[in-house]
Amino acid sequence: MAGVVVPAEGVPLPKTVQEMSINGEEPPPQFLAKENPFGALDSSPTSDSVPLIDISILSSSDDELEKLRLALSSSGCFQEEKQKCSRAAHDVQGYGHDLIVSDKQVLDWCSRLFLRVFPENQRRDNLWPQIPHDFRDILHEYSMKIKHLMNVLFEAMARSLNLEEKSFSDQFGEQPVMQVRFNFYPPCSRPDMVLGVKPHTDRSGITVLLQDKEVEGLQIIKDGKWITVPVLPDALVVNLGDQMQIMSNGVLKSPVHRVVTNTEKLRMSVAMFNEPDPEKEIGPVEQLMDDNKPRLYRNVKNYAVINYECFQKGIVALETIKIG
Ligand SMILES: O=C(O)CCC(=O)C(=O)O
Ligand SMILES: [Fe+2]
Repeated sequence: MAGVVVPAEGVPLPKTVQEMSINGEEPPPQFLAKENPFGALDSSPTSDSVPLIDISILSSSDDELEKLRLALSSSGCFQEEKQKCSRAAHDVQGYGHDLIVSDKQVLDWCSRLFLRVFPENQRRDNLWPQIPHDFRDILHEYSMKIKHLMNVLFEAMARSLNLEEKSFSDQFGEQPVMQVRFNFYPPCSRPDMVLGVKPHTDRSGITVLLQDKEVEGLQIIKDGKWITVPVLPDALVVNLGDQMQIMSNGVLKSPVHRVVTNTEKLRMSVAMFNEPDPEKEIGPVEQLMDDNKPRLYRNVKNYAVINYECFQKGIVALETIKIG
């Protein structure tokens, strides 16, 4: 079925992370992250170098546009109902934990509600919580606003690279997809060993994240080190995904990021991802390729499926569509 990722059969966990968190249990071995090359889990300073961009002046200020280009080309980073909405073993949408695709997989200390919001006729109403009663209206309104914001950003990104304004936005096609993920990270007794989300890049075009108002946890790799993205009241975190790295021929970067756990506080975040229409072929913008900067990626359709197949095999999706 076009545009739909069909997961392998998920093996259910004996307990949810909330249960283990409430009981103060030691995380089981499947949750223990291996040593990683970017330093120990508990040694990532909060950064004051994640740039803050004022979106309202992007169309009037060349300086702000330049700030946007610099930011995105360096680090790429600018936060009884559950049962009814729970994810079926073969499904990606709904409420649940990691889909388990291999017994070697390191699991995330996180439960999530994952929903498709656009196209509107593809919403799975039965998986949208009815409580709180205004959840649907608020999510709809928020999605419309974020969709608009994403468009503003795509056009600003194109202008910041001296491209025709629609160079990126047009690639998303007639029926672009938007999905939302509500992430819940309960306190964990072993933050030195267990991650809220393993290191990854987003497969999206762009991700807009509403971070927890108080609790830090998101980290990105900058200059070869993990740094913590600070909590800034009323700021959204804008994170480029792999598909913008492809369309920009590698000029804009899809940053590797992860979420760490803590022993004290629950953390929540809401991530909105947009993706091109799965029927639409995307590829590097012509003007970003020449003899000095040859094409880095082949054109692709339905990167979601490529990305999922790579995840199952434990390989990096972007690498598989690289040329040369
Ligand atoms: O919770 C966060 O801050 C980030 C979550 C994330 O990276 C994701 O959902 O892809
Ligand atoms: Fe992510």
